[in-house]
Amino acid sequence: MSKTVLQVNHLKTYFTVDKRKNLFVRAVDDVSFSIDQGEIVALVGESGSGKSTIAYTIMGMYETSGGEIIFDGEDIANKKRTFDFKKKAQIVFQDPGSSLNSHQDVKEILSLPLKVHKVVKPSQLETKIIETLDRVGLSEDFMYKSPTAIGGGEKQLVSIARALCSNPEFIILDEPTSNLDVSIQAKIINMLLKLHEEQSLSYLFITHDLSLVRNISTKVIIMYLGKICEIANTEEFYGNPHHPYTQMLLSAIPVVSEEEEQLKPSRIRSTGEIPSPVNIPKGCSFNTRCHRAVPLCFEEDPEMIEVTKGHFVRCHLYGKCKPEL
Ligand SMILES: Nc1ncnc2c1ncn2[C@@H]1O[C@H](COP(=O)(O)OP(=O)(O)OP(=O)(O)O)[C@@H](O)[C@H]1O
Repeated sequence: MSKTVLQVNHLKTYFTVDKRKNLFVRAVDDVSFSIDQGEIVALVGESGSGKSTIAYTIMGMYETSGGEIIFDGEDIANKKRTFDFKKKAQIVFQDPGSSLNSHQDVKEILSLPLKVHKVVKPSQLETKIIETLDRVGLSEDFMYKSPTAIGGGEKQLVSIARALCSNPEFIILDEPTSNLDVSIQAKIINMLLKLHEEQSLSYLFITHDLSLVRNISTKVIIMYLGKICEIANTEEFYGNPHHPYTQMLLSAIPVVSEEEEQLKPSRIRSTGEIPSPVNIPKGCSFNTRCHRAVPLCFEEDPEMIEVTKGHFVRCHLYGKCKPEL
């Protein structure tokens, strides 16, 4: 059995909007999932659903408001991230432009993590930088270039090279290709898959793109307004989507093959408005848009239920309001 790299239990990250009025954005609200070694877990949801907040909370950039983050067997929630964690866990951001220091060249950018984590002897630094650039498909000519002098795709490759420098076991990829041209996106995705294969890396891959997720992930997590609606392994997820929100998202994605078309739920129109994250409705937070809502959905927040092994859904239709067979 594979080792569990990350286990998130009942994680909450709230942002204060108005302390006196007790107003919060519940950006992440009671979220639980795990990532095993070698898994690519896709975290999917519309803008504002809490995906990046989960990522930043795991990395220790945001404080948790509750719950556990167990990394390598230890609860690190609200603890200062250790040197060991920073070596083993890395993040690649959506916008490589702002995450790379424009006053440094690529050699300096990659030298820092190699020196901090004492990955190689100083005499081997340059060789290691060339080798790392090569792993992401960049030539050694890039060493003396500034991030301002290279294209968006190349900047993202440098960001990935920087993340690889400490020999991590887990990488969060926060929409790593969403700002890039389609041709470059494919190149970067293929390179990430090759690295994953070679080193048994574990990825938390944040994206909006359900077509991409189908081809790359081992497990899918669907978020809506700070909560998880559904978790399943990828084959089960696409073959047997349960949550009305998942069905709505899947019914809208373009497909290329007849086989995929047959598996896709018939088109479900998105109705209603996404509620304000400060004023989430009573009951299930998806009730304002759900085409299958029943009265209980406006009264009670559903619990997460394991419908079949490893397939979890948070919807009354699979729990208290399950139709009799
Ligand atoms: N630092 C912050 N302070 C206050 N509210 C925040 C902060 N960061 C995020 N939020 C709010 O938390 C909610 C979740 O935001 P988050 O960025 O995690 O969503 P997301 O799913 O990653 O969206 P996107 O796909 O657009 O990146 C949103 O309502 C957002 O406005």
